[in-house]
Amino acid sequence: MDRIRIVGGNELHGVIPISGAKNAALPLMIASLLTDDTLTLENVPHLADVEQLIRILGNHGVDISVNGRRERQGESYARTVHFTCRNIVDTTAPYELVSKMRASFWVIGPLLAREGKARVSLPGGCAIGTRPVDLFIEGLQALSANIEIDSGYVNATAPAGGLIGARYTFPKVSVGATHVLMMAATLANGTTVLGNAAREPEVVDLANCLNAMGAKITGQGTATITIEGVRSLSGARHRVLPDRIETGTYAMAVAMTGGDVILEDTDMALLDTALEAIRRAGAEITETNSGIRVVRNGAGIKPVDIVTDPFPGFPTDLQAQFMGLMTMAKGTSHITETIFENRFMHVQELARLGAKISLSGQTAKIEGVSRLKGAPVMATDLRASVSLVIAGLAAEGETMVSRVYHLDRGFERLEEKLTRCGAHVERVSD
Ligand SMILES: CC(=O)N[C@H]1[C@@H](OP(=O)(O)OP(=O)(O)OC[C@H]2O[C@@H](n3ccc(=O)[nH]c3=O)[C@H](O)[C@@H]2O)O[C@H](CO)[C@@H](O)[C@@H]1O
Ligand SMILES: C=C(OP(=O)(O)O)C(=O)O
Repeated sequence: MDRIRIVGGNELHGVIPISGAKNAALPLMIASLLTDDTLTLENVPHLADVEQLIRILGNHGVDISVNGRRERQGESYARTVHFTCRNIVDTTAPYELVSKMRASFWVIGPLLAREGKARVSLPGGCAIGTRPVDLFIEGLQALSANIEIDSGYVNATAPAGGLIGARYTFPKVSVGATHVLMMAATLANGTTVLGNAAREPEVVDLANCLNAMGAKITGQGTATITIEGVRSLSGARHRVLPDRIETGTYAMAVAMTGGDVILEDTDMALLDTALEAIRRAGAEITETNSGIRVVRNGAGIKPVDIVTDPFPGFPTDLQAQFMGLMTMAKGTSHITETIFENRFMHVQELARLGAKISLSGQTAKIEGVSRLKGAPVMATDLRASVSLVIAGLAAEGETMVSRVYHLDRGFERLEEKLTRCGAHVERVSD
């Protein structure tokens, strides 16, 4: 099993190309189930989750072709991928495929909308909380779907004439349930109004792509999304938006090690709150023609308190990385996690590097230390693993991160991107 070996202590200098967002690419790929035409997605990142979803979509009858020559984009290789689902050949998404990744459950929306039925295994994904699917079920029931749960599967059927538009207000903000209800409602009879919808940029990206396919969606990016059902959707060409979590992660890495890096092909507006927290920690962040410049020279890291929240709040997917940064702050900081009840598994691993962190309920208290020291650590989930990489970059000596398959779910060519900026990071295969 691969491990990542880091020898810490180097500043980062150079350019890091930011990939297309995993969390946008996944729902966009799933949207290809809604049409018998070709959906072409540009800037698709090469990640384990994308490959897994390709297998899942193939099982439903989606024909997928990747541009033979990868489009060269700065130092990265963004892929253009064509998805064509002439016919849905299977409306079951089996446990063996769905259990590996939470987002694969989302096929339930398009399958139900287009075929009138779906049998989808309850999902897996990062073990960061219980992650139920009650909001998906409640929302689809509001669109008149009939739903039963049996032997670990959700069996859903639409009424004879198809799903029926309705007004549904989420009792709590859910990115995935917003994606699914938006997709399902595009082909429903009548108008659907979703209240307390997620406002994440990836929701907006999906809505924009669906509109390019002929859907009638308004209000994306606000808490109220209105979807006027249409009879059918066509193909489209759409570019996956930049990965704001990858952007924030590398910005925090530079803030941690010191240095001067341009994050290319990304957009500050996608992560205002997180960038503001990094600025308060002492880094300079400015917009350039090609992306975002992050600089930290000399001055130490300042302690900053943060609370995770749905967009536009501080993203939970950057919480672990920010904690990595705060381990070396000059003072005490507090990080409160409000989205997932079990997203502090990186705490004990960061402690192995010498971090001083204590937990009280959903709040972590981090007492900054003047030095971290490399050690063997274990990745426990996707973002937790990259927080260990960030801490390892600033630690003295060698940090060996095991279970890097978590990292490969969401960070494209991480070793290469960091090495080009002067870090000592390599993949070791046993
Ligand atoms: C592939 C993808 O895009 N994953 C992201 C997505 O996950 P995901 O879409 O799974 O996250 P949600 O926004 O749905 O989850 C938010 C909270 O709502 C709860 N909930 C959700 C659905 C439901 O039916 N019932 C329920 O109680 C969850 O357990 C969690 O506590 O948004 C999260 C929150 O920004 C991110 O951390 C994930 O990286
Ligand atoms: C939690 C994440 O992914 P998933 O929802 O697929 O588990 C993530 O991207 O940080």
